[in-house]
Amino acid sequence: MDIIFYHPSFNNNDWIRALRQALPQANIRAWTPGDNAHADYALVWHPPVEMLKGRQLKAVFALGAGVDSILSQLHAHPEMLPESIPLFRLEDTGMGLQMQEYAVSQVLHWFRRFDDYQALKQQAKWQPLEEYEREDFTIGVLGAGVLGTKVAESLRQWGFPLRSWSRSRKNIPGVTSFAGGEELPAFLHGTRVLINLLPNTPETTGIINRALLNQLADNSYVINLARGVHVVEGDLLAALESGKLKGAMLDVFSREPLPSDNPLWAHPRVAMTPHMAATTRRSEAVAFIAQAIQRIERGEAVSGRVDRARGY
Ligand SMILES: NC(=O)C1=CN([C@@H]2O[C@H](COP(=O)(O)OP(=O)(O)OC[C@H]3O[C@@H](n4cnc5c(N)ncnc54)[C@H](O)[C@@H]3O)[C@@H](O)[C@H]2O)C=CC1
Ligand SMILES: O=C(O)C(=O)CO
Repeated sequence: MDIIFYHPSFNNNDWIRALRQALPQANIRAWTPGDNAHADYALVWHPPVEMLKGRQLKAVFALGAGVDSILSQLHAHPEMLPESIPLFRLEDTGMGLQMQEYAVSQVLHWFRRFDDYQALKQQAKWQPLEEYEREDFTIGVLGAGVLGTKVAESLRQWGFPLRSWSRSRKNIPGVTSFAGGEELPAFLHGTRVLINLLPNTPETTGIINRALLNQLADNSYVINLARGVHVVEGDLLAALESGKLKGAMLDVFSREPLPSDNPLWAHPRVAMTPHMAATTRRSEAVAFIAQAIQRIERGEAVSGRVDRARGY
């Protein structure tokens, strides 16, 4: 079995060593331009078109959870990967825990008013503030998939009212499920902290816009952990100015790195991280991919297949 590997920034040697340990029967190599030799499987992130084009692969594995970039590449170059070749993505592989850490720490930061205390500290003011009530701190998770479910579950132990929004109804204990466009207004009504973990698809691009933000509770908060294009930045800034939003924590941006003249940098109530909410963890990802390849070789079903028509 031949496997080719391409990632623009990972350390190839470390990955190939780990893959060889997990799949000792396979010939695994880093793909370089001009390599047209046989391959059964390709493991990729932002692959050049020529790497995949014309190959008779058994499957392609994306080395991340979100497949919007490879799907937009496929849209522009359908010859790169025929629909008959399955494309898989990473499911959790350590990203769930990282998303939990991120979301829980930020929700607690706002709930305990550390943002307000930081502002008071800058004015050298000693001033205990009124405490927030848990029941006024409803948390809504947009996207109740692998990562959204993990995040909702981690917030349960803190006693906040929890709800999720997804395409189909979910059954996550302690989390009220809202499904489909017709239930989005009910999901937003009363939501105080909105956490976005939707995939980027034609249906979800720009979803966090003025109309959506206006339906949240006053003095609410947004955490964007998914993709920058989900948020209409001008509408977010306007909602911060109007008082509809009290704060935003953003990990992803429509342009990355975020240009230095973007007003989000200077906004006192916007906190940011450079797309690091959850990174691909080598050992978990290699274990996931190795198990999936073994299952494919045995003719068994494998989860994580991307539905190219649906866009995720
Ligand atoms: N900031 C970061 O470091 C990272 C960001 N991500 C982002 O997180 C996203 C989510 O990842 P997973 O949870 O693994 O995806 P997933 O595919 O397991 O979950 C997607 C969820 O969104 C819902 N959804 C999709 N389209 C919808 C629509 N039109 N209406 C209502 N609900 C809809 C689905 O029903 C599902 O519940 C990824 O696509 C990626 O963009 C992932 C990893 C790291
Ligand atoms: O896996 C993903 O989709 C990512 O965004 C990794 O940062």
